[in-house]
Amino acid sequence: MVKRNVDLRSDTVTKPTEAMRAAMAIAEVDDDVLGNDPLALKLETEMAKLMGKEAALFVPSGTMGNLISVLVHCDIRGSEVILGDNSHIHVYENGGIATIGGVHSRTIKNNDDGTMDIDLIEAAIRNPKGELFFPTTRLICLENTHANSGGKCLPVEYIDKVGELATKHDLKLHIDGARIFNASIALGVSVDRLVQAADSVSVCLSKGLGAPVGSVIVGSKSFIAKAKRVRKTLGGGMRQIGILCAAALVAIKDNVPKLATDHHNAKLLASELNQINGLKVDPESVETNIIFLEIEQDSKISVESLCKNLEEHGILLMQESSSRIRIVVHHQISASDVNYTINCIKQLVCGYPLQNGY
Ligand SMILES: Cc1ncc(COP(=O)(O)O)c(C=O)c1O
Ligand SMILES: C[C@@H](O)[C@H](N)C(=O)O
Repeated sequence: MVKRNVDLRSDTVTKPTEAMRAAMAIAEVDDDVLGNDPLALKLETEMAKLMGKEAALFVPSGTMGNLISVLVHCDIRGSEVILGDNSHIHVYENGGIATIGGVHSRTIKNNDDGTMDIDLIEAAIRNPKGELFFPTTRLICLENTHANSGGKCLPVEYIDKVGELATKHDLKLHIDGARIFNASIALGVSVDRLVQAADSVSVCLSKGLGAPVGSVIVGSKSFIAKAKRVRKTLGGGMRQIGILCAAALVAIKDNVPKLATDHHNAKLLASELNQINGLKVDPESVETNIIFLEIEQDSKISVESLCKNLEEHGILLMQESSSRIRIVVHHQISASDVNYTINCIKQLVCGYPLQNGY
């Protein structure tokens, strides 16, 4: 019997708010491929200014934003990109940079905090003297926050150091900033300062910001001009996108201020769950809106049965492995939803049937 709907699978699951729907309904639109959609231009201008870059481009997804960025930076055959072995680009984007872009990946181990050791990055840069044997390194990719590390924030000092290394070796730096606003709020660093060293950033509108669709890539005017062409090649040029950009403009205005609450709710959830025997989560490791919950071997309940039982009570989680569950908090998860989730998990893990009224 489903009691309520608490969707903690991802921050991609949010539904458009009434304010977004109202803005979409009255959105002024035109053909964006022909460069005339007024709200697309307004969103791109606003995002470029927010991120401290010359220009911006709306794209249908974060995956396409990363793919376009890598393809623009690595537009010469035989290019190589240095990226994390646990990065979204490497793990969850179907190897698109290789299958579509012909770009070779050189992975470096991601540390638990989402960074890659800078000395290992520098050691991985191909020496041009070896050109007879080696691909040519042209790009370094970072991810902030780092999703598979549990939403960890890469400090601005680290990003600046990687930027200096890229400049030293005449490379470009791309940031997968799907959750860059989460990092900005958690670190207390303005988003434009956080990405200052980057040549390009892909920013998801459809994650913590809560827009229904889309991402924006930002960079130099020259980069964005090339990106626009690659977007069209990939079929990402769309027509009356003002309907989508209207929602995104509302999302930026209304939801960036809510990210701190998402982080607070995630930390509260993590600290309460950590007190339940059979569960393990480090509340100190929760920096933003993502929690990785481990079910201990001697627990009375398995990951599968916990997720299934919770689903029957309207609580949706993402099973990551036989012992790990991912929980992602977003602006449509209330404090009451957090308490409901804690009570349901507590009852189930401690082996009690759920009481009515939870
Ligand atoms: C870190 C990160 N980058 C990129 C993406 C891709 O975004 P999209 O799902 O819009 O393709 C995601 C998740 O969706 C993500 O978590
Ligand atoms: C699964 C992954 O692609 C997505 N970005 C998420 O975090 O939900």
